[in-house]
Amino acid sequence: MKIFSAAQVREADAYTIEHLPITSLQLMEKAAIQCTQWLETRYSQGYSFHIFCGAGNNGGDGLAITRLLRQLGYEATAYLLQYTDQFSTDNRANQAALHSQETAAIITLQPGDKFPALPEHAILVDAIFGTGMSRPLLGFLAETVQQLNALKDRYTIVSIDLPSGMLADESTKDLLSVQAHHTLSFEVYKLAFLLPENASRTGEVHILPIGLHKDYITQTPTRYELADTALIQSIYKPRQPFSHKGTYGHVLLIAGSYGKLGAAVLSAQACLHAGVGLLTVYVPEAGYNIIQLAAPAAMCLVDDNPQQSVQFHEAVTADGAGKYKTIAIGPGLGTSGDTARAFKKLLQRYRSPMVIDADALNILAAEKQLLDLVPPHSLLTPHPKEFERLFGPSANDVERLEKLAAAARERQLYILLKGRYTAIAGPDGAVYFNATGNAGMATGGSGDVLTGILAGILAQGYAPKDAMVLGAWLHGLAGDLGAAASSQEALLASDMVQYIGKAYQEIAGYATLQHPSKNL
Ligand SMILES: NC(=O)C1=CN([C@@H]2O[C@H](COP(=O)(O)OP(=O)(O)OC[C@H]3O[C@@H](n4cnc5c(N)ncnc54)[C@H](O)[C@@H]3O)[C@@H](O)[C@H]2O)[C@@H](O)CC1
Ligand SMILES: [K+]
Repeated sequence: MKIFSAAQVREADAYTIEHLPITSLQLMEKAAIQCTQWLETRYSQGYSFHIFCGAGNNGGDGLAITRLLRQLGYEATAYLLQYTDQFSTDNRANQAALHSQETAAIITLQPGDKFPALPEHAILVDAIFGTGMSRPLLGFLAETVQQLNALKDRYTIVSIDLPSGMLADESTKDLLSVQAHHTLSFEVYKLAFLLPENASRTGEVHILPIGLHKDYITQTPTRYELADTALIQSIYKPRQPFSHKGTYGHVLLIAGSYGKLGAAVLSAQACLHAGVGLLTVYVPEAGYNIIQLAAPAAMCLVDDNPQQSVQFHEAVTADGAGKYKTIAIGPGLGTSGDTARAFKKLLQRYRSPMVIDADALNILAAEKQLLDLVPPHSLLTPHPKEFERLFGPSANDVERLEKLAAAARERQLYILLKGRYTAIAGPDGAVYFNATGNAGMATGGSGDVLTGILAGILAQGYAPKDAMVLGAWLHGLAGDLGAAASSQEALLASDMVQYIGKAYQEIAGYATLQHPSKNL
């Protein structure tokens, strides 16, 4: 699912009006009908709706919603904010339509007016600004939004298209905006909905179709895309009947140190469940029994050092050629000087794409010139702090995404930035977001599972970008299925491993399980 900028959304509206037998006012009506239906299914007749409307088309939506709700028998009042007398054409048309229905339905709010008194079962609808928002909210507008936000613990706030004050595709981190419980947005996700900095502003996002022209949507290139089931199913390759274990690659996983061998176990198990042909796990001596018992399907190579691996480069021949289709390095590895030196030697020998995570990323961050040795098209999986250590700080989430795309392009790497909506960038600069996963996955070992999955998928012959997108989806879906079976609180990284199989079933379309990711 493509993510359009505010300018592209406006173009999509204009293209639709030009190429389909629909006027701008009719498109607004469709948007309002969708919102009204959503409100109607959610709230019974006992509720009254208080709809705060701006002077543009977002306000026009609000006025139309007021009229439609009243037609359904709800109590609904539009508060038209008088910060300007420049109303858009469709806004005026909807004022007239509402006036002709029943004049008392519109109340004008002027600067200095008292905020309306609200009954107990009130729903506040924010239709002040949408994609036309172009500058910070000031004066009367800022006061109105502050008053709405002050009521958010008592009343539900539903924003139309965007919480007013929020920009669709730029950071509004330090600016005032409505803090909605629900955002009803049209046709496509906006970048702003995927940014952690907006977590308290959008609430739950619901995308409602309004029939924008398919040609515009399919033909217009975008910088950002949200992975959906169609994309995942186009990436996924079922196993071939005449294949053998050699078909699915051999991974060398270098992970674990004394006290952190669980990381190696989780990664190894995830790699095996992800479908790798063969797995060799390289651990310090202390890990031998642990790996052999916890992952009997894997082979084990042991470092002479009892506690930390320091010679793993020797597992690869001096020219880097050999049996390993890919190497995954980092979970629980440790960052001692000897480990860092072995990592440098490994990078000098092995030139195929690797999966680099956790302590291996920390070693790169501490010795940045090592980044130049990372094989092109390798997969790096930092969380925001690791990303910052590697590529520097960012003033806001949008700047961080731009840094992510630039780093991937300049260094010819695939970088996966972990988060609620994990962002994945490749050398072409495009950014994919992953929507599967839940807060239960914010638990120790979750990242180790992802590393194992990514290595297991990459070794099977998927292109690095496909491995990243599929791997992130699979990891999140396994977490969602695990949480559905118990709870987010109780979810452990080992549960994610156990649900990789079911997640594959869903992707392959075998399962009958219902899951929210199906709606994407
Ligand atoms: N045909 C269409 O174009 C459709 C538009 N729709 C709605 O229309 C919205 C976009 O409408 P508009 O382009 O009229 O824009 P808005 O209604 O978001 O904003 C109206 C105008 O307010 C002014 N403004 C922006 N920020 C301001 C600020 N901080 N203080 C004071 N004034 C400010 C700008 O001049 C802006 O154009 C969408 O978000 C959506 O809700 C929907 O009805 C679907 C169809
Ligand atoms: K709004």
